[in-house]
Amino acid sequence: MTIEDEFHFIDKIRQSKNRQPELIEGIGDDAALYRAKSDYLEIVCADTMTEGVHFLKDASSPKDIGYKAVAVNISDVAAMGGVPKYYLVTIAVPKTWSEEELVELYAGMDEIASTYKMDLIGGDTVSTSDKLVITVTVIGEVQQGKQRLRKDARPGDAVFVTGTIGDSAAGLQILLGNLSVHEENDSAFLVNRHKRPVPQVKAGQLMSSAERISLNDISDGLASELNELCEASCVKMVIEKDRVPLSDSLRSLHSEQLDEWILYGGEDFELVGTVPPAAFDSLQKKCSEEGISLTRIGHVEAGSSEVLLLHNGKKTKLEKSGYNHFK
Ligand SMILES: Nc1ncnc2c1ncn2[C@@H]1O[C@H](COP(=O)(O)OP(=O)(O)OP(=O)(O)O)[C@@H](O)[C@H]1O
Ligand SMILES: Cc1ncc(C[n+]2csc(CCOP(=O)(O)O)c2C)c(N)n1
Ligand SMILES: [Mg+2]
Ligand SMILES: [Mg+2]
Ligand SMILES: [Mg+2]
Repeated sequence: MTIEDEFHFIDKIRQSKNRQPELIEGIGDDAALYRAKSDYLEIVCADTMTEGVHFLKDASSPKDIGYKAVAVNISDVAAMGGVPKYYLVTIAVPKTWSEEELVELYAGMDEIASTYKMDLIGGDTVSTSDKLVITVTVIGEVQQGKQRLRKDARPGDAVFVTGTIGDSAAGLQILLGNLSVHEENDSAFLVNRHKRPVPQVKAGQLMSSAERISLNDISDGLASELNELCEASCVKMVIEKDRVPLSDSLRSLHSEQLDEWILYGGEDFELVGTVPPAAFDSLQKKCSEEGISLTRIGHVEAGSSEVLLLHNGKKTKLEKSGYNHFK
């Protein structure tokens, strides 16, 4: 049975104690109030997850779904160079979800929120006829002047990514039953990369050390996000395919679909960006000291907005295809 009484439900999921000192009113009034800091810019973003499109109820636990709904939004705050502080949750609940499952969904959200000392400060609860829809809004902040935008790539810059790419897409294929992986450890690693992406908040903050960086997070796929950087900055990029970092688990699959997963798979929630070449080594060192791998995968050139993929001495255009809801 779904929620019996929405006010009783809200009481069940509200935090007992606030974590952010600037929060004045959280859940309970008509809207939340918090004090904004001077010298900081507020960051606001929202992403939605829909049952059947972003997750399957029988393939992910409510806790994992909740975790990911917040993680993907924190990833956007990280891609601005900021830190997350608050979140709001709007759920449209069908009869197929029990109150216990919803409480678990919120437990997954609180699990990642507590890592970043974020407070749940509001939202909305409605019913719907068919599939669960969850929209999370995250509010964060970045010191004025330290914001990292898509439009700041310049010719000569090095193009980089954090972590490894393509794991999440392979993990999804395992979950969907389209891929069987012999080694249990590899399978578990890839599925975990899909279900529990780690937003790169620390890496995003380290990016503030360079004088200029362009930055984006990888939700729709590397090809799509690189094209977005080029469009926003009016530049061209050359990406060396063999330099794109892969995990041992992904490489061990020797799959024909590897390129598809790496370039167009998406939901990596790693950061991709550009930095003046002279600043790359020191940025890479700073990341490495924090256990974050930063890999140079190409460079920026002057020219009309496009991404070229260099492989075996040949350059081909890397189209902006990837996950698209309406294609
Ligand atoms: N329905 C909408 N109404 C108003 N603005 C929107 C809407 N959808 C997206 N946007 C805005 O468009 C821009 C790009 O959004 P998009 O969702 O593509 O980025 P993203 O969240 O980084 O990617 P992803 O959704 O794949 O994680 C953002 O500024 C976003 O706020
Ligand atoms: C069951 C199931 N089928 C397919 C996918 C893949 N998928 C869904 S949305 C998306 C891009 C990011 O979304 P958005 O642009 O909405 O943020 C991707 C790669 C999935 N996760 N689960
Ligand atoms: Mg979005
Ligand atoms: Mg994004
Ligand atoms: Mg997003």
